[in-house]
Amino acid sequence: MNPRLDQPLRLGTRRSKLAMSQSGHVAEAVRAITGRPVELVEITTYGDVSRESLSQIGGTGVFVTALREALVRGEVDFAVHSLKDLPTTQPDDLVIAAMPQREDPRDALVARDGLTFEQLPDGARIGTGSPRRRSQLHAYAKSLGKVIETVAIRGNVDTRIGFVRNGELDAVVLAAAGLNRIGRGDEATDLISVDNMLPAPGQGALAVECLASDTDLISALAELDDPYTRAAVTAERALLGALEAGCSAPVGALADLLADGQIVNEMRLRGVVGTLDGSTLVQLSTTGPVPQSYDEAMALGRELADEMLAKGAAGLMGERSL
Ligand SMILES: NCc1[nH]cc(CCC(=O)O)c1CC(=O)O
Repeated sequence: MNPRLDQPLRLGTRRSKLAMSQSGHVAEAVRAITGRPVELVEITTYGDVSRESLSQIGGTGVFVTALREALVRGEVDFAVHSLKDLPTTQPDDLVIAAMPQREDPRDALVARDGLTFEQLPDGARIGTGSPRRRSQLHAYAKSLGKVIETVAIRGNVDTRIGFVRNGELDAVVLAAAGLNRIGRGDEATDLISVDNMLPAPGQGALAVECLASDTDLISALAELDDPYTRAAVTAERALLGALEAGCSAPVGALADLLADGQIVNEMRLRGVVGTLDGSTLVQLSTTGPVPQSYDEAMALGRELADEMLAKGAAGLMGERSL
C-alpha cells in the first residue's frame, strides 16, 4: 500500500460500465475500512480492444493481464476482477486478498416480448459467445422437445441486448450478476435455474487482488472477504483447473451450501462439461463437509474433476471455436 496515509489508494479497473460499477462498490468499501480516499485508475485490457471471439483468442487472462501488469509495475495498489475471467493459476507475486460476498450466480435470458426460455418458439435464435452456455442451452432446449439456434456474439451489455431490441435475435444470455450490477436486472425475462444451466466457475463473484508483499493492504482488504464465497469459488476453480479447461471451455460449475434446518453442514459441488451441440453432457455432483481451508476446497473440486474425467469429460472439451 502506498505508505503516505494522505495519498489516495489507487484501484486499477477496466473502463466498461460493468467494471466501473464493480470497482466503484469495492472502492467505497475500502474507503470505509481504511479511511483513505480511493482513486479509480482506468486500464485498457486486450479483451477490451480485440474484436476476436473469446474462444478464438483463448479466453484465459485477456481481461486481467494488463491490470496485473499495472499492479506489478506499482502503477496501482489493487485491482478488482470478475472471478470468472481470472485464469486458475495464481502468480506468486500477487494475492487475491478478498472475495466479497457473491451476487446471483445464475445466467439470465433477455428475450423479446418478455419470453421465458420455455416460451421461446422452436427455431429461436439465441445470442451467446460462450461454449458453456451454448452447450447447455441446446441440451435444455432438447429436454423441452425443441431445437434452438445459437449465434456467436460479443460486446458489452448494451451491444448484446441491442441484438434483441433491433429484432436480429430472439434472445441473448448474460450473467444475472452483471445485469444487476449495472442496474439493468429488470431487463431479464427469465433467470435460468442452475438445475438447467450451471454458471461459469466463479460467476457472480469478484476478486480483489494486490501485491503479495503489501501486508498492510492485505489485512485491510481481508475485511471484505466472505469465507463461504471463497470456499465455493475455490472448489469450482479447482474443478476447472483439474479438467485443464480455460474460461472458454464448455464447463459449468457451482458450489453451494446445504443446510439441515438452520445449520449449514455441507457443501455441494455440481459440474458439467458438454459438446457444443448439447447432445452429450457429463454432469455430476459431489457433497462434503464445508471446506475450512484452501486445501479442503481444492480437494472437493479435484475429486469431482476425477469423477468427471472417469466419465469421459476430457473427450468433450476438444471443440472450442464457434
Ligand atoms: N466474460 C465477461 C463477463 N465477466 C463477468 C461478467 C458478468 C459478471 C460476473 O459474472 O461476475 C461478464 C459478462 C457476462 O457473462 O454476461
